Amino acid sequence: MKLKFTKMQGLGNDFVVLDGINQAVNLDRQQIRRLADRHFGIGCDQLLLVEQAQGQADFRYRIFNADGGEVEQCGNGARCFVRYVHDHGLTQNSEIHIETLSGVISPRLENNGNITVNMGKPIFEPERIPFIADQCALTYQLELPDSPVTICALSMGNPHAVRVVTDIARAPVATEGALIEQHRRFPNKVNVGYLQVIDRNHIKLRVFERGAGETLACGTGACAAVVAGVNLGLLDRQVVVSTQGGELTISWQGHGEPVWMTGPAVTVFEGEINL
Ligand SMILES: N[C@@H](CCC[C@H](N)C(=O)O)C(=O)O
Repeated sequence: MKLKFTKMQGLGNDFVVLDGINQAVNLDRQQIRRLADRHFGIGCDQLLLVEQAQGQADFRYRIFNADGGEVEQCGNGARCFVRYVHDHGLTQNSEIHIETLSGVISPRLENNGNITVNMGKPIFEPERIPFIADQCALTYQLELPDSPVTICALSMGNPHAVRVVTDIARAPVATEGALIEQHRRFPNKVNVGYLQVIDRNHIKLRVFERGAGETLACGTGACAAVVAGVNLGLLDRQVVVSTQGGELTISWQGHGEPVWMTGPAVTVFEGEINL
C-alpha cells in the first residue's frame, strides 16, 4: 500500500498527517507505530487522520499516539489539522468545526497565519478524567515508590496530571513522568506536565506525553497547566507558555468557560511511503 503523507509540526510537536478523504487509509497499530518510528518510518509524536465528519461538523479528526493508541484530543495537532485542510484545498472557511473523540472543537485561522482553537471546557470530576479519587479536589497526593507527589488532575478531552516545580530544567520528566503516566489511579493512563511559574502571565512547561514520551510541546498540556495554575491562584487568565519548541498563548476565563489556545502550525515536507 502506498500512502501520501504530510509531515507537520506545531512548536516541534511533530505529526504525520494523512488525508483519509481522498485516499483509503486503514492502518493497524503496528503500521501506525512504523510510520511514527524515527528510524524505520517517517517519525512523529502523533499521526493525524483527516476524515469526513459523521455529524454536522466540517471534518472528523482522529489522533494516534506514536505507540499506535487512538486518543481523544491533541492541541498542537488541531492547529496543524486546520493548516492542512486549508493548504490542501479541503476547505476555504477560516473557522471550521471538527469532530474528535472528545467532542467538536472549533479552530480559526488568523490573518497572521497563527491558529486559535477553542479547546472546550476543562473537566475536573475525577470519574470523567478518569482518575480514581474519593472526591473532586484542587490537588491530590499521588503515591509513588519513593514518596508521594502533589498533582492537579483534569481533562482537556484527554487526561492530564500537572505538577508545579521550581526549576523546570531539573524536573524529573522522563523518570517520574513515566511512573505517573502508568499510575493505577489513571485507568486510561495520563499526560504529565511540569510547570514552572515565571510570573503571573508566563510559565515554562515540559510534558511527558502518554504514548509518546517527552515531546517538545503539548497543546492540551499547555491548556491543562494554565487551568491548574489559575485554580491554584498562581496565574492570571491569559498566559504565555514557553515550551522547548516555542510559545503558545493560552487564555481561560474560569470555571464553566472554554480554554483558548493560539499558536503556529507549519508544514515540513510532503511525500509518499510504502507500507
Ligand atoms: N501532543 C498533543 C497531545 C497528544 C495526545 C496525548 N499524548 C494523549 O495521549 O492524550 C497536544 O498537543 O495536545
